[in-house]
Amino acid sequence: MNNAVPLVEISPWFSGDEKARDAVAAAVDKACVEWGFLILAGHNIDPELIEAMSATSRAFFDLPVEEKLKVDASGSVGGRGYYRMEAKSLARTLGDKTAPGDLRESFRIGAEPVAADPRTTSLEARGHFADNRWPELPREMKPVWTQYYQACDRLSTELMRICARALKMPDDYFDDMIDRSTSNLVAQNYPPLDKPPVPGQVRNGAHTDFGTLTLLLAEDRPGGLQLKGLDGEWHDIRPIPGTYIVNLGDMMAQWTNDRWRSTLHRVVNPPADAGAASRRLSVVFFHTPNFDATIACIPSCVSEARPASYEPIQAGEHIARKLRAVESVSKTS
Ligand SMILES: O=C(O)CCC(=O)C(=O)O
Ligand SMILES: [Fe+2]
Repeated sequence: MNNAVPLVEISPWFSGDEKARDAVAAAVDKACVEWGFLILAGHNIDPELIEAMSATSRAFFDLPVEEKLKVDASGSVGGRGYYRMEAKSLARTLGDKTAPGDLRESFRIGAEPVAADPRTTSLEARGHFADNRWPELPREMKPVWTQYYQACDRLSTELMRICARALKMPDDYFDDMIDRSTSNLVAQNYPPLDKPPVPGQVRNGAHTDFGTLTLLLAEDRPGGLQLKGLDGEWHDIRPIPGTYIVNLGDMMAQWTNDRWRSTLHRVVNPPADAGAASRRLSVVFFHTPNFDATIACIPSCVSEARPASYEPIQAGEHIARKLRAVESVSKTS
């Protein structure tokens, strides 16, 4: 089955040829206007690192729940660690206050403070830069996740330069707003269903992402990702080996004054009889700007005919609001 969303090959961007770069930027612009999603090919992340990331994540979720709960995220600064099954409900971020918990468990890390850098240790920075909670097992978890996080952060910086060009701004327009990014890396395990879902319960409730852009690796299994198109229909989006699914978050919609879309998406349940084959792992990098970056509609996206639809907001405050909503399941149960 072909995906409706376009595949964009970005390797020409790395060649440095200006015409080739313009063509990549134009393809990104089109995908972002029409879908807010694209399939990213020609990225420069090492396939072995990707494989190691998937393997350590799977091995972590295979541990007994008591072992995983040793790094329970409840109460952690910045939401670091393990979230048990049904601990989160993404549909709550869009105001559905009673949506049931999602049928997934997850493990999450974020940006850590750097002793020599006050921008990561100041009082204001503390909720955004926090020590990660590393499990003892699997032993490779910390080195592999740390390396993968850094690789995704570098790739995202380059993607933001492509975005800047696509938006007719200088390539380095976003650079000083993302040079201390507060991104998150999350692995999610969607086990086969062991009981019927309660009404309204899905693997991952309909939501938009919060940050700039998201780099998603996922297994192609029954019970997968769908996005809501401009036609109002839900479209399946199937992972293609060697590529990333990239989607824009709310901040990009705000920066671009809704030229680009932060598209609603969800992960649906597998058919009841899908059995073990429906286990699905996803690894998601949520690229997020510096917490003190101001998200204000960028000049090329504002005109007399199209005045700014958003008040400027600090990135950190925007994310904090969303996280309070998504974690409310853990607080009430
Ligand atoms: O697991 C997936 O395929 C998507 C997950 C997702 O959209 C999210 O966690 O924000
Ligand atoms: Fe998402």
